[in-house]
Amino acid sequence: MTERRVFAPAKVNLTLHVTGQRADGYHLLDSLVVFADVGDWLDVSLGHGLTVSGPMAAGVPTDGRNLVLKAAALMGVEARIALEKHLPAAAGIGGGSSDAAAVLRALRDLTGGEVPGAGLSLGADVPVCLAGRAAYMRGIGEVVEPVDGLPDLAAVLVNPGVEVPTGAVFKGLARKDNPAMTPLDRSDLIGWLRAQRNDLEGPAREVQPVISDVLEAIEATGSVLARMSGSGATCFGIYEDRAQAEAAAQALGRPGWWVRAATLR
Ligand SMILES: C[C@](O)(CO)[C@H](O)COP(=O)(O)OP(=O)(O)OC[C@H]1O[C@@H](n2ccc(N)nc2=O)[C@H](O)[C@@H]1O
Ligand SMILES: Nc1ncnc2c1ncn2[C@@H]1O[C@H](COP(=O)(O)OP(=O)(O)OP(=O)(O)O)[C@@H](O)[C@H]1O
Repeated sequence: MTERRVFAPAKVNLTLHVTGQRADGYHLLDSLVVFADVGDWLDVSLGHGLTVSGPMAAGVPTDGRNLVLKAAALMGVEARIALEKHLPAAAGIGGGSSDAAAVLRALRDLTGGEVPGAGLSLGADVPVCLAGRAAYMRGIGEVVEPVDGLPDLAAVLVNPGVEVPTGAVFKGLARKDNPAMTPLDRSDLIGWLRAQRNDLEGPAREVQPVISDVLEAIEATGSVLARMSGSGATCFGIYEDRAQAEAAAQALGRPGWWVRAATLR
């Protein structure tokens, strides 16, 4: 087999605490990250050329700006990639980062090569996406520590169709030195999550006020928790079970909104 078909799941920051800032401007993070059963699909082989198709392909670069080609360059090879986009871009769920990580995994497999620096040079979210499983993400994203024993979470993902540039949201942070997460309480995961934060939610709402509408709409469907992922604008709701998440996804349909029921793990 000289071709690999790989899945690039949406990344969800269940928590995202900003605890400091380095001299180079990058922020120190303390985040619990999980992955959804919703994502992009890629066919990867050694060769040349990129095609982008699928329901969310509009506006995604098909040249060297695409992170999947940057990922191949990082591995020191040329790749032939067919990318099927299902995730919105610049949405806080790591679409580009997860695509890049999927290519790194496929090329590692096809070439036997190592991934330099776990892909951090491609983006702060790439190392955790390369791990591809529930993990704490710390440092600026380079410290990834797998977390075992979390239950599957029934969820909806909701993006209101507006792009949010990550850099602008970090710039809007009033405080850089916020408290870290408290120790994970697996016996009361939802209660624990409610007591944690996404520190980027405030500045992201300033950039895109519609995020507040999304969170209110999710809360109105009876979610046990509603939060924003990453730097937004995608928000998630957690539900008692998958049937409730599916019903919520139905209820949350609005023109221009991207809504998916998902299992997070
Ligand atoms: C917000 C998160 O999605 C949380 O998972 C990530 O930290 C961002 O990951 P990403 O999109 O891969 O980010 P990058 O492409 O590396 O960085 C985009 C911009 O976000 C800011 N940035 C990013 C990561 C970080 N730890 N501190 C930062 O200040 C920088 O201004 C940077 O120029
Ligand atoms: N494979 C890709 N898929 C989507 N966008 C890409 C890709 N490669 C490069 N881009 C560019 O990167 C920009 C950011 O999109 P991307 O989906 O990577 O953000 P994101 O990772 O969701 O952001 P966040 O870090 O907040 O989760 C887009 O505006 C797009 O132009």
